[in-house]
Amino acid sequence: MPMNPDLEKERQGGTFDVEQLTHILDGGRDKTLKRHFLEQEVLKDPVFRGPDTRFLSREELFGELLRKHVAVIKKTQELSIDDINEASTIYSAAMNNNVGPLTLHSVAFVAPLDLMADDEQKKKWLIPAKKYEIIGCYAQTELGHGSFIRGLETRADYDVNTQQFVLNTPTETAIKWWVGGCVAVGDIGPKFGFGGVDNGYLCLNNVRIPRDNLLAKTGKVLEDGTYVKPENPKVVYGSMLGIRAALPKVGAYNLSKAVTIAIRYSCVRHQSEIKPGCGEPQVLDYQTQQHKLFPLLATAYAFHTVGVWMLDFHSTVMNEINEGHYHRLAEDHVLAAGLKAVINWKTHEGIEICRFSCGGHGYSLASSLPVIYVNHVANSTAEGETVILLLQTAVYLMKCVIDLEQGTPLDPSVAYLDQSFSKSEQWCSDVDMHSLLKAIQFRSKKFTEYVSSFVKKELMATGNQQLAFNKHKVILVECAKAHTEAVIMNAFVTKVDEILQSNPSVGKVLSLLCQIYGVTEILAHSGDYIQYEYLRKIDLDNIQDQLFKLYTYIRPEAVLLVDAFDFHDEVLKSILGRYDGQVYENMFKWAKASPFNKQDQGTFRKYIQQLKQAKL
Ligand SMILES: CCCCC/C=C\C/C=C\C/C=C\CCC(=O)SCCNC(=O)CCNC(=O)[C@H](O)C(C)(C)COP(=O)(O)OP(=O)(O)OC[C@H]1O[C@@H](n2cnc3c(N)ncnc32)[C@H](O)[C@@H]1OP(=O)(O)O
Ligand SMILES: Cc1cc2nc3c(=O)[nH]c(=O)nc-3n(C[C@H](O)[C@H](O)[C@H](O)COP(=O)(O)OP(=O)(O)OC[C@H]3O[C@@H](n4cnc5c(N)ncnc54)[C@H](O)[C@@H]3O)c2cc1C
Repeated sequence: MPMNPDLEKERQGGTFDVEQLTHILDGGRDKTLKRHFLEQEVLKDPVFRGPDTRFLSREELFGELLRKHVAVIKKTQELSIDDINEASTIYSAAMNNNVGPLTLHSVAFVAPLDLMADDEQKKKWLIPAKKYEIIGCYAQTELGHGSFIRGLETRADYDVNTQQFVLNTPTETAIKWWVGGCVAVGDIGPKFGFGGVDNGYLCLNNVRIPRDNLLAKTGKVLEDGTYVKPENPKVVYGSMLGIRAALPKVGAYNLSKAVTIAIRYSCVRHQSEIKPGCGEPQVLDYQTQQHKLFPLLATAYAFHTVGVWMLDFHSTVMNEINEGHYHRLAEDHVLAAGLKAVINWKTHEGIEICRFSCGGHGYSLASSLPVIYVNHVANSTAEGETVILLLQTAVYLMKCVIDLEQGTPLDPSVAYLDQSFSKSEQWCSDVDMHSLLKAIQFRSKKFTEYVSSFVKKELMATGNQQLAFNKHKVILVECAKAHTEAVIMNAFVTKVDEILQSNPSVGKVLSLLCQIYGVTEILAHSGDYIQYEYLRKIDLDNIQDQLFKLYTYIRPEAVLLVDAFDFHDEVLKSILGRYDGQVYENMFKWAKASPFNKQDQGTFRKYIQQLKQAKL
């Protein structure tokens, strides 16, 4: 199909090599080539062809995705793939923006076995689980409790005579609920999204399991029922840590899809007039459209950068823990908690903005933006609800203030809290990314001190830390967000500095995005900078001007920057986001293919006939 002339023109501009940026995003040219190879292995294989999942009922969708997920597993094994990113490439190429039915088996059943089973148990369960000879799920949440793990009601009573645990869900609120991939007892019914996953319920009534079913790498129960605690009790939380550490990159992936669709479509869509009689401009030429999408484009790059960094950090900490060193578990936990919470929340807001920016067609499943949204938005609740996780980060920051007072060295990711920040010189409208990072770190430091003063005062008054925290949860959550933004901006600036050395033209355009991210973050909290007397009104006016100027620099690069995400049309599965920009013709073709247009709507005639006969 010929290229839409608008997109053709957009691709003639630009100041950087798109392919080189794709290689950077993939982690090197070889990884790009391998990703292309794996995508083609899926896209050319007829087993992965099937009905358009956007037209399917819940039951049909589950069946089709299970069929495809099994094919993904076979293809992954056939190609001897064991790298998580390469396995994700095969999965994403097949799932059409859905979450596959066996996802929880991999991320929430196999992972904990790997983390907490002893060698014997690994032989017995991990090996067959990895071969899908046993299919598992993660049944932690109950009808009555999900966030408050210590409130869970399920019982496991040890029967010393039979060396067994007797499992019971003694109350209705104890019923295991939301259990992804739980095919034993029942499905919890239709959901907002996640139609590919059978989230189940599980009632336990005197279910007996052998003593050695308790994963024993960390804690264990001896024959006489004595519980031997793990060296570090918090390691039992590790299975949740793994998914949380991975979810920032999942957020970046989903936001990158949404901005690709919205920016390509915004170049194809012409609407209204700027100068009467001069034709309808591309909607991406409107400053308001740029203001919707360019901060999100910058955010997608920022989230990808910090998502890769978080995964690396987490795997380093897991290796240290495997060798018995737990000193970075707390930092890993609060970084994963904060980044998972902030990134997935801002991502689902961003996907909605991308949908809105596509007007009515964004509301059509032809765009796939609704599909990407309803499947992504679960990530702000699942694996730790947003506020819950931010409070974890906030409590850690309160401890950092105490550590600072006591002269205890801080973890690297919070070292800036120990830095002194002088008030900024007057800002013009070309503030560099390092100055923006300093400002964001300054705000987080001041906010942490401010919140800590309230919590301390409350603690003095009540002597109860939980009460003190509970009274100030709103500002504790904001404090955790401010810190997490400092972590994100630091990772982005660090990566861009590195790329400026290795590939100046790519680095330059990314530095513009980094400035957009930083200026947007500062303007979103401008009151704090005035209140802390770090910035003046003139500074804020100048960086507002800077933001609009940055949009003019990014406008000719925008399509190339989303092309660099390198989503194959069949992976993006969006008519608005097609690489060739041939939207209208394919929208019409897609609509005509809808089963709704195929079935003779006998029901319509039947009931309208009744209406006519009723002679109202
Ligand atoms: C790999 C690829 C991924 C791709 C995924 C794609 C699709 C799938 C998408 C989404 C996932 C799908 C399904 C999700 C499955 C689930 O949802 S499983 C259930 C998840 N449930 C939760 O996350 C529960 C959230 N609640 C909690 O974690 C805890 O209740 C709490 C809020 C942390 C409170 O803990 P509690 O023990 O009650 O008290 P306290 O806060 O005091 O914590 C005690 C100490 O333990 C430390 N800690 C807490 N959590 C962790 C952890 N995870 N790791 C390490 N350490 C932890 C905490 O900091 C305290 O330490 P102190 O030093 O004592 O302060
Ligand atoms: C798509 C999806 C898949 C899932 N898959 C699984 C799975 O496979 N296995 C599994 O075990 N679970 C699963 N879950 C459950 C998920 O882990 C829980 O929904 C999540 O942990 C939130 O707990 P909750 O639902 O009890 O919400 P609640 O904790 O009841 O939250 C409700 C509200 O109360 C607030 N709140 C709660 N506690 C506090 C507090 N201490 N301070 C301030 N505010 C508070 C929250 O911020 C929130 O606004 C899944 C959920 C979803 C949506």
